[in-house]
Amino acid sequence: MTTTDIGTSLAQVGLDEQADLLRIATAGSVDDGKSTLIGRLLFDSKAIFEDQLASVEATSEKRGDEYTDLALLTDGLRSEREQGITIDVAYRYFSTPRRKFIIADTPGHVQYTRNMVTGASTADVAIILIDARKGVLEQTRRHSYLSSLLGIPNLVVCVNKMDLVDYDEAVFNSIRADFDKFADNLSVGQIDFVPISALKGDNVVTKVSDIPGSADAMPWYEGPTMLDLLETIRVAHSEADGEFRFPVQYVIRPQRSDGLDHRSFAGTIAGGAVSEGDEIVVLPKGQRSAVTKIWAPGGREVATARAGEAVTIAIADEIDIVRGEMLAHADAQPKRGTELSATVCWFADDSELTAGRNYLLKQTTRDTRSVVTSLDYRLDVNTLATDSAAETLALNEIGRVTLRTQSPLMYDKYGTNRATGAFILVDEVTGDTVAAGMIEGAGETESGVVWHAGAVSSGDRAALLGSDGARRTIWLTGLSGSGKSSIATELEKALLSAGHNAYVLDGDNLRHGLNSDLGFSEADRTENIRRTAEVAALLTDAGVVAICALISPLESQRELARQAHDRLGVEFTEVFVDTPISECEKRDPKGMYAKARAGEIQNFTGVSAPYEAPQNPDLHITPEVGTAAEAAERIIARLFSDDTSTVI
Ligand SMILES: Nc1ncnc2c1ncn2[C@@H]1O[C@H](COP(=O)(O)OS(=O)(=O)O)[C@@H](OP(=O)(O)O)[C@H]1O
Ligand SMILES: Nc1ncnc2c1ncn2[C@@H]1O[C@H](COP(=O)(O)OP(=O)(O)O)[C@@H](O)[C@H]1O
Repeated sequence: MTTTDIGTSLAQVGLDEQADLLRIATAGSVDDGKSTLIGRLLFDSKAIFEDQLASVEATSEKRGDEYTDLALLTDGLRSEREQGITIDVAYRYFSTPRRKFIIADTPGHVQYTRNMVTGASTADVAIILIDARKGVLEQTRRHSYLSSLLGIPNLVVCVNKMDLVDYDEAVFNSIRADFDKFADNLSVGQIDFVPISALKGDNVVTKVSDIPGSADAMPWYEGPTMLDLLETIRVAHSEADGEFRFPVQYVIRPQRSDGLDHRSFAGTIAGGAVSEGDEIVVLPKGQRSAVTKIWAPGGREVATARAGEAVTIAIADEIDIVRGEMLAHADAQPKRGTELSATVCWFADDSELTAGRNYLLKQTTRDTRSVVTSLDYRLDVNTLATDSAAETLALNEIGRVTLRTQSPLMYDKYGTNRATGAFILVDEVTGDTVAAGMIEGAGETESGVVWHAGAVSSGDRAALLGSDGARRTIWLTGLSGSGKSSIATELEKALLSAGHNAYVLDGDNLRHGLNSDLGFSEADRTENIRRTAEVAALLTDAGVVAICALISPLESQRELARQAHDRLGVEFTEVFVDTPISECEKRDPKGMYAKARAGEIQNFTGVSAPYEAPQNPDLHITPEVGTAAEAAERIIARLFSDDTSTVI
C-alpha cells in the first residue's frame, strides 16, 4: 500500500491526513502478541467496525477462547493465519478524540527486514514488543536497531503478557535494565516502558487498576497506559522543524490570455515551511527568485505551507524548472553532490548488491543513474558489528556503501530529513526496486577512499611551472555550431605560441574514445561532462591549460564540472559562446540541424533538447566578436589582465 493509498483510506474513514497524525510502526515477533496488541488498541478505542468485530467474536466463540482473539482483527492476510506470521506491511488506522493514528504492522522475522524498512521508514513511533516470559531477545535488539537506523524518533517498549508472570515488578525492571544496556547504541529521542497484557487489555487503553480481575495486579506501576503515551507523545518531526525543501513533482503551464505561460510548480513539501515573499533558489541550477503565490489542494491560496503538504508554488521570475529540481531557501540549502555515503538495505531476492554495478537512483522526485563505487561494510543488525570484508549484500542485509550519481543530488543527511535523505535503487533492466538507502553524508570524505597528496603540491607545481594566470581550464559552452571548436583551436595555437602548454578536449573527439560509450540522454551528457571535467582538472593541475569545447547544455552539468576543479583547487573559467541558434542553423556544417528539424535526429540540443544559457559566465562571447581567432585573442587578453568584465 502506498502513502497515497493511505491518504485515500484515511479520507474514507473521515480522517484528515494532515491533522495531528501519529505514524506508528509495530515491530515484534509473531509470538510476542503484536497482532493481539493492535487488535486490542482498535477494539478498546472503539475503532473497530461492528461487522469486523462480530465475525471475530464468532470465530473466538467457536474456538472456545476465554478472550476474543483480537489478533484476528489485524492478521488480515490469509497467509498470516496459515503461517501465523505477518508477511507484508498491513496498515491500520484509528482515531481517538485526542489524535489520529496509522499503524504499520511490520513483520517480525529477520527474513522480512525489508518490509520493516519499508513500513517503518516514515514512522514517528516504534512499538517494541517484549514477551515478559522471554525478556530481551536478539530480535528485540534487531527491531530496536532498525528503528534507530530508520530515524524513528520515539520508542515505546511494551513488556507484554505480564499476566503470565504474575505481574511481577522484578521481571519488568529486569527487562527494562537489559534493554537499557544496549539502548546506548540507539540514536532515538525518547524511550518509554509500559507493562501490559494485550490479551486482557491491561494498561493498553485502560489502566490495569480499572480492569476487573486485574485491578490490584500492578500497584507498583502508576505510569500512563500505552494509548495515553501514544496520544501525548511529542514527536520531534525533524522534517517539519527543518529547512524548506520542495522537490518539484511537475510543472503547471496554464496558458494566460496574453499567451504567456506563467509556470507554477507542484509537489509535496519535504521539509520546513515556505511563505509568500520568501527568497528561494532553484537547485541545482543555482538561480534565485521569490515565491509569489502558494496554492493548497483545491486551489485555495495560502500564505504559508509546511512539510507534508501538497502545494503548488509560483515564483517571480521566468526560470525553466523541471521535475526533479528542488526549491529551497537561498540561505539554507541542502547539500549538493554526486558522491554519497549511504546505509542501504538490500531488497532483491534474486540478486546481490556488488560494487561496480549501475542502478537507477530515485530520490525525492529526482532520478539519476548511479554506480556503487564501494561496499564499505556489512552491518549485523543484531549486534551492530560491521564486516568490512563483505563483498556483497544479500536479501534483507544492511550495509554502508559509497555511490556516485551522474546528476548531482540535492540532499540532507537522513537523520536530518528522512525525505531528502532517503532514496531507492532500481534495477535498470527489470525496473524492480532492489534497495532502500539512507544518506549519511558526502561520499569522498566518508568512503575510505582518500586523496593521496603527491610529492609536489598544486601550489608548488604552479611555482615550478609559472602560473601567470594560464593554469586554468577554459570551458567553452554553447550550441552545436556556435564556434566552440574553432575558438578552442585558436586558443591552443595562441597559448602554445606564448609558451604555455595547452591542450584541447573537444566533446566530439572525446566521444570517439574516453566517452565512446555515451549518447545524448541527459544522464549520458552529464557523465560525458563529468568525465571530461575530471580529466581537464587533472591536466590543469599538471600545468597544462585544458581547453574544453562541449555543448554542456545544463547549468547543473557545468556546476558539476566546476566542482571537479574546485575539489582540486584549480581555476575553472566558463566561457559562453553565445551564437544564436539562427546563426548556428545557417552554418550547420554537419547538416545536423536540418536532420534534427526533420526528426531524423532525436534529442538534439536547441531543437529537441534544452540548452540553458549560462546566467553568470566568467566570459561571454557575443556574436559581434568576429572570427574565432579574434575571439581567442580577446579571451587570452582578458585572462592575462586585471580586467574583470565578462562580456567579450
Ligand atoms: N543529439 C545531439 N545533440 C547535440 N549534439 C549532438 C547530438 N548528436 C550528435 N551531436 C554532435 O555531438 C557534438 C556534441 O557533443 P558534446 O559532447 O559537446 O555534447 S554534450 O556536452 O555532451 O551535450 C556536437 O558537436 P559540435 O557541433 O561540435 O558541438 C554535435 O555535432
Ligand atoms: N566566428 C565565426 N564566424 C563564422 N563562422 C564561424 C565562426 N566560428 C566558427 N564558424 C564556423 O561555424 C561552424 C561550426 O564551428 P565549430 O567551431 O565546429 O562549432 P562547434 O564546435 O560549437 O560546433 C564551422 O563551419 C566554423 O567554420
